[in-house]
Amino acid sequence: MDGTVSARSGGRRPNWWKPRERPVPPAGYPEMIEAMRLLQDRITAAVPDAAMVAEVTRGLTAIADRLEPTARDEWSQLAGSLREVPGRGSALLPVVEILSENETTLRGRVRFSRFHLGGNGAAHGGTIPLMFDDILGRLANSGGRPVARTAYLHVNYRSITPIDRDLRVEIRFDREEGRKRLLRGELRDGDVLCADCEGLFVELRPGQP
Ligand SMILES: CCCCCCCCCCCC(=O)SCCNC(=O)CCNC(=O)[C@H](O)C(C)(C)COP(=O)(O)OP(=O)(O)OC[C@H]1O[C@@H](n2cnc3c(N)ncnc32)[C@H](O)[C@@H]1OP(=O)(O)O
Repeated sequence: MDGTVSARSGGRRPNWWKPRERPVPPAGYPEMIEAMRLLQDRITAAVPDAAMVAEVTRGLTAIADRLEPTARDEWSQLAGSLREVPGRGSALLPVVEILSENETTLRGRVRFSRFHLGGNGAAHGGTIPLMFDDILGRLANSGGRPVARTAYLHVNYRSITPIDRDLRVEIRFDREEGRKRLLRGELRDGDVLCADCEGLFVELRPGQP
């Protein structure tokens, strides 16, 4: 492998763990992702008639077709690469607005929405580890440390996590032992503990995918 990948190949560079320049988004890109999130929420909630289903399908397909020629490989894509943008420009992630961050602690505000609904007003149980994994990973990989991947993520669901409310999340870097980094996190609705977690991140060896 020579380290190059073709557009949209999804291939891996052998040196992907080395620092690289982040792509710069065009004006309005975060707003486009925000519009995508709104669409996800509206589609989740919608009960359209057949005519509207057909119209929406045509519209969405037209947009998808317009975007297709602009596709790049993962090393150049913008979605998920925008560290300074809440949710990193990824419509997959529940948006954590970071309120404070240093090398040992991260505090943020998160709001799960209709798209993340599991049932009866509560966030889907899979979206909570998704949110934790991303911000634990962010803190685990802070401070110029070499890249680490999640080895395990243990989540305790202590109480339901309501959608459409601002919740608080707090992550702590617990300890570092050689290549291992242990972090803990909590998600709260006011005084109510919704979920907590422990995650182990293991630093990759050079060349490790
Ligand atoms: C742009 C803005 C970005 C902003 C930042 C965005 C961050 C996003 C973060 C997302 C992070 C992810 O989701 S990453 C995707 C999900 N994770 C993965 O796909 C990882 C798949 N697994 C692996 O690649 C591998 O298993 C590794 C790298 C985790 C570990 O393998 P390894 O490198 O061979 O390490 P190994 O020698 O086995 O283990 C090293 C030490 O860790 C311990 N260890 C390893 N795994 C475990 C385990 N599950 N439970 C307990 N302990 C474990 C071993 O006992 C050993 O301890 P000792 O004997 O030394 O004491």
